[in-house]
Amino acid sequence: MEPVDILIQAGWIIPVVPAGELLVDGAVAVADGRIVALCSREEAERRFQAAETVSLPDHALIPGLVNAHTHAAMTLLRGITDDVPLMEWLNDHIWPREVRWVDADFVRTGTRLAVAEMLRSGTTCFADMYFFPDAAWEVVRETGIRAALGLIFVDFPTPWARCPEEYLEKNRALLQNCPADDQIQWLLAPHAPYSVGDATFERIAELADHANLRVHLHLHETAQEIHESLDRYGERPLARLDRLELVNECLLAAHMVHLTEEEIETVAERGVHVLHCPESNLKLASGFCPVARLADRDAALALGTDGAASNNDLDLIGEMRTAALLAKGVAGDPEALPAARVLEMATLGGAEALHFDHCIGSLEPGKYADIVAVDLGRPETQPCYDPISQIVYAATREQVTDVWVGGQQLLTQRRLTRLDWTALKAEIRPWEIRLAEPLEQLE
Ligand SMILES: CSC[C@H]1O[C@@H](n2cnc3c(O)ncnc32)[C@H](O)[C@@H]1O
Ligand SMILES: [Zn+2]
Repeated sequence: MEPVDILIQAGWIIPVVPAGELLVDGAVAVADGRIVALCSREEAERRFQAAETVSLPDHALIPGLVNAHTHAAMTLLRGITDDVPLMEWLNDHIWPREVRWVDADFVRTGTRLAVAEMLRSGTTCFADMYFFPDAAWEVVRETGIRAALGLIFVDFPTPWARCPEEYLEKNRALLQNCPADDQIQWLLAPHAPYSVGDATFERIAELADHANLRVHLHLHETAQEIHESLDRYGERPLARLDRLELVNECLLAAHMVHLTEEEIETVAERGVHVLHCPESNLKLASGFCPVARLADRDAALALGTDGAASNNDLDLIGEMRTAALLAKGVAGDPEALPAARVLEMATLGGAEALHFDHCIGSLEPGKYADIVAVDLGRPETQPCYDPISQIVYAATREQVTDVWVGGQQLLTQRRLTRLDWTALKAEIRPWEIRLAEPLEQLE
């Protein structure tokens, strides 16, 4: 018998590898944090001597979900301002508060809260874009989740840096002092075409080439962004980025709501990763990403929630349902974005975008054991003819019971194992009091 650390037996195993077949009544064997084998329960019992066996006959196992676009620490701003469009939300409500309150402690507490929420909804890896990425880095290490953290660039002063030179200096120092590994990757994160000028984008293109880094930004989010770019630069933001040599498979473009047919073709041909955030786009009434048309052209697609201040949750189980339903409504076609395609976007598609697909994104021997167990044995998801249909169209995040990252169990029967919720709640409370202060008093 082969010795392994854990044997997880489950009613269904959904590997999500392109040719991977659904296993009914199967098992995953894990050793040294990695998947050793996927097989039937009987074969696993014959082959493996496990230190720990977990039996989940009513559950489906899926790869850990990958949130491809968020601003983790913005959990502390959840619900602070709702029901306004993007630029009013940013200019009048979010940015004034960020300037006043965001510091390393804000980011530590907000990111801890985000990690708690993400693990409890099956997310095991996320792409972050926020100030003080060094503080997010600490929390990722402390909690055991995986992340691709953004090295921020904006052409105006913020609590993180005062001028373009300081952003560059801080980002270079982080790259040097905190080397990337299989738990944390770095991304270059210019905020958006309207907050970053050509000179900064030129530096970013150089750094991306030199340090082999990907570039994560907000792109074509609103009609206003396109109009302002035409007025200021005489070109649409995607064309401007193309002139700056950034439109390629290293570009991670969040939103991509407003796209011409020609732009859809360019994005697909060049391998740009589109980070689709349907709930944030709906809530800010930014428009509808043509995700079915992008999928028809085989564009690289991933799924994100955006921050908790515009979504207002970090729930990828719910986001998958919204993405699937919205795509059908927008395309006028019930065949648009089937459940299996959405699950692929939320797992392998995200891992590919974040440059983590060599080690996560699907359940395959050799990859890390980033595994999520979803309880389908509840009234809400019975009877179960098709577990993928149940997960995307019927289940809620409360049905995520157990989560492993690299073979470490970070959620056990919905209880967080490395985060102390009582202590975290106490840490959140002073922020809640400060942030509730009316804006007029900040001026
Ligand atoms: C430079 S750190 C990230 C920056 O982005 C802001 N933000 C949050 N959500 C959105 C969005 O949907 N579009 C544009 N900018 C967004 C956040 O408040 C930070 O300032
Ligand atoms: Zn965003």
